[in-house]
Amino acid sequence: RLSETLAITELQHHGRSPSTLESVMGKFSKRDSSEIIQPVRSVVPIQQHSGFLGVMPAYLTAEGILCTKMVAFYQRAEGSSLPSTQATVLLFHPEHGNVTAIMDGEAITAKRTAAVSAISAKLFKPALSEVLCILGSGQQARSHYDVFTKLFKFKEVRLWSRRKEMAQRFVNDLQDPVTVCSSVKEAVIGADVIVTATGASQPILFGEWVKPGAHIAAVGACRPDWRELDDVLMREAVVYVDSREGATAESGDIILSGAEVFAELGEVINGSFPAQHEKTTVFKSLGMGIQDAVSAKLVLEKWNSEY
Ligand SMILES: NC(=O)c1ccc[n+]([C@@H]2O[C@H](COP(=O)([O-])OP(=O)(O)OC[C@H]3O[C@@H](n4cnc5c(N)ncnc54)[C@H](O)[C@@H]3O)[C@@H](O)[C@H]2O)c1
Ligand SMILES: O=C(O)[C@@H]1CCCCN1
Repeated sequence: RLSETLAITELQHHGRSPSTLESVMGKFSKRDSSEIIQPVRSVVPIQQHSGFLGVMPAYLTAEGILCTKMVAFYQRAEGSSLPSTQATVLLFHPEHGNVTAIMDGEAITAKRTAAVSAISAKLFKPALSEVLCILGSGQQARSHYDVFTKLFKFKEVRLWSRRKEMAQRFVNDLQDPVTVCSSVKEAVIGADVIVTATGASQPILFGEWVKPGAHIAAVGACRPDWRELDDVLMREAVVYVDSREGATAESGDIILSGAEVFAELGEVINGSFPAQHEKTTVFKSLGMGIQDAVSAKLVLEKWNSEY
């Protein structure tokens, strides 16, 4: 089992400058199958237990990475000792097809998702961004807190969680001050950057509360019938996604609101679509196999260089 520290250090570092994550997302958006092959994830819903199993293969030719992640996401009761997201990443030798590494995917999933959201914030947040708000207090909330406060300077950080004591517990582990809010409305009013990282399946964030020009990195609601954001926000904001095909297949916020997707993050990285940071922007993240692939390769390289 590879240590979480390896993933944290590498992915945070790579969130700072034009990164491997950024470059492969740019390549993905060119849809050149000689460069990248990454189908939409296959999902087996486990309705009976409020979960699903997803398989996320990717092949990156120039990077020499052949990879798949298998991820189970289960909606858990508050305080459950089991993580909601459990994952394993397999790396294969692209020439021979043999498995070269099997690694834990929980840390990779948490860190790469936050790193990608940080790229969205770098591109879309308002020029003057003083207040960060995080909704949720789980693994993704924590990885987003870590990366966002490391890469950007906020005057105030606010946190909301559906059970206030969970937010309090989150904050107690931190060195810097974070305001625990009693309601989503209280947390988001006036915020410049909002991260939604909850297991909600109904909207919790409403457009009427959002400051015009704010940037929302929306990480949860990854099933076609799950929501975190309401119709008003989805229709009024400029909506960016990680993958158009993924968003159209999996995002309840996009499918059910009928919102138009303006561009992929990769299309902005490539310069084919603008970053409209003066407008209210939503980055709807669903997660991509290529993100796991480059992250796993970083972890393996680090491991090989140290052991
Ligand atoms: N976009 C991506 O690439 C990506 C990757 C991994 C996880 N996710 C998604 O991120 C979300 C959070 O994942 P996590 O691993 O941090 O889970 P977690 O279980 O660690 O945390 C979930 C948080 O959501 C809160 N929550 C659960 N149900 C809620 C509800 N109905 N209303 C309000 N809050 C609720 C919990 O209180 C907790 O704070 C999930 O929706 C997961 O599917 C997205
Ligand atoms: O891209 C991922 O790894 C995640 C897993 C859980 C649900 C949403 N997407």
